[in-house]
Amino acid sequence: MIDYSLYLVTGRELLPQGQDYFDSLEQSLQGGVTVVQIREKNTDTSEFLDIALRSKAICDRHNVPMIVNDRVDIALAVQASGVHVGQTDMPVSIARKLLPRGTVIGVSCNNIQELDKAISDGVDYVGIGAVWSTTTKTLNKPVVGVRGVGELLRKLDGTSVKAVGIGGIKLKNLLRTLHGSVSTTNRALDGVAVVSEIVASTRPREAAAKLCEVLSTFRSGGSIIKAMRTRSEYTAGSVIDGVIQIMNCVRDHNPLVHQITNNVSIAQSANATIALGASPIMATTVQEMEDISRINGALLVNIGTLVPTAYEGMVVAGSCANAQKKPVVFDPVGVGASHFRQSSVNTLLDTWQASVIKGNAGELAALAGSNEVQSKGVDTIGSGFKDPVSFARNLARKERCVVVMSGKIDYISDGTNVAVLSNGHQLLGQITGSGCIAGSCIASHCAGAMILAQGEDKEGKLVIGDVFLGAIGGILALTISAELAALREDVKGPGTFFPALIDELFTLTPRSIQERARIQIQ
Ligand SMILES: Cc1ncc(COP(=O)(O)OP(=O)(O)O)c(N)n1
Ligand SMILES: Cc1nc(C(=O)O)sc1CCOP(=O)(O)O
Repeated sequence: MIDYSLYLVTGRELLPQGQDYFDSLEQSLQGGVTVVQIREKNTDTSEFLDIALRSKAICDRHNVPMIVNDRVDIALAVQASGVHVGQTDMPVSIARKLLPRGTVIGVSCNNIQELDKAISDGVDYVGIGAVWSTTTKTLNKPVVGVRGVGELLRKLDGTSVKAVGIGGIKLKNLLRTLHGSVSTTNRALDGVAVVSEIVASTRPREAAAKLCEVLSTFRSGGSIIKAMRTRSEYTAGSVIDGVIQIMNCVRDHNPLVHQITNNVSIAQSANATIALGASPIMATTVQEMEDISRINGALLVNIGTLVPTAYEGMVVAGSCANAQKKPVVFDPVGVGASHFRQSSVNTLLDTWQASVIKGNAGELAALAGSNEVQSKGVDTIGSGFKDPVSFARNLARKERCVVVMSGKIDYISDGTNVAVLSNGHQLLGQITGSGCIAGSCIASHCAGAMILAQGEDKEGKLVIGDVFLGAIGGILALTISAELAALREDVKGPGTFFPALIDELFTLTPRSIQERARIQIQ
């Protein structure tokens, strides 16, 4: 049985100057590579044979199986453990006839049709790619993306076919790749295949060892829960205590909350952030994203008025936040309204890992590809999902993050628990940008949650801090402040409600949260 965890595909043309190929292979195996594929695209048969024979001897010493790319004849000649064929190489049925019983056959797959065929051809494993873009090879098919890999993996349920992801997999995106590439039925990749991250390294042993470390953290605690959460279970009481702790932390530490948001509600969002005790920075230009990511406490991305320059900033800002395990709150405003928004949202979610996705029922239905709830522009039509609790929980599992479904009742899930919150006031729906303000409140509280978690173990985590509590805290702060504002005598309607709301956010007390929070954990 082959262990596909860390699958090295060789590429001699990528070796650093002065690095010997066989020495690099030896070091990679010492670092923990579990299977090797010899890939020679421009080598004569006799040289390929020689390289394969010598590589096989090295792999044998480490008891690691060796697979040959494309060439069934070479695989036969060196008694390789397997052969990997592409879509235009020798058909699986012929290779199977030529190779000794027990020889493994792997096939490259980029889409559902190729995967269906590979399964019916009886392959042992599939190489799904390209997961990310890569410079190692010119791609002639679209990048699959981590979420696309997750969808393909569902097809493997009930089969014994193994799967590895390939293409652009690096140390910096490995945890994201593993979490993102999980099907809704919880089928994960059996391993990752890499070329440049190991071969182009001057220290292949260390490169392989670091990849192994991430793989084993994912294996030992790779559930979405462990990747995000700091506590094992929640009650309404523990949530309220946690929310109050975060609220106080925001006020004490004044974290910078970077917001790339829409220009309808930019001032309202910034004012709400300040009222909570955080500090907004509304920068959109791509050139400053990296610098800001070093100092901010959380990032909010809101696509309400998506323009190309801000979009470029969103792509980079999210990746920088991920690299530092900082919370990323994503508000896919009106995602169902246009193909442009839909494809932008897909690209963003394939590029970085959101920590919290917030939307109304119509937006989240569009994101999940569900027809159960429709939307008109940025608003939901009708009364929402029949089973909102299950919907929020399943979407959180699929996207590997906390999901906030806003509405008269707010549903917040981390993929296991669902917090059902029934605070709020109708006046919130009568001012522009209340959804965007909710995003700012969530991001401010996630920044607070991250500060509280400083010093805790970051290993295997996609994000630092309890973003489930951060999301609940943001929603409770806004909805309870709205209730308090609406009670005031000076509030006569939407015009007077908004300044009162900002005042109530500013003066919100732990006691108001304790007394007013209407929360159930399911
Ligand atoms: C594990 C794995 N997956 C995919 C490929 C790509 O193979 P192929 O489509 O045959 O393309 P080339 O490698 O020949 O360029 C692979 N080699 N390994
Ligand atoms: C050999 C190969 N096949 C791919 C596919 O999509 O089928 S991508 C790829 C190259 C992967 O190299 P790197 O790890 O350096 O990105």
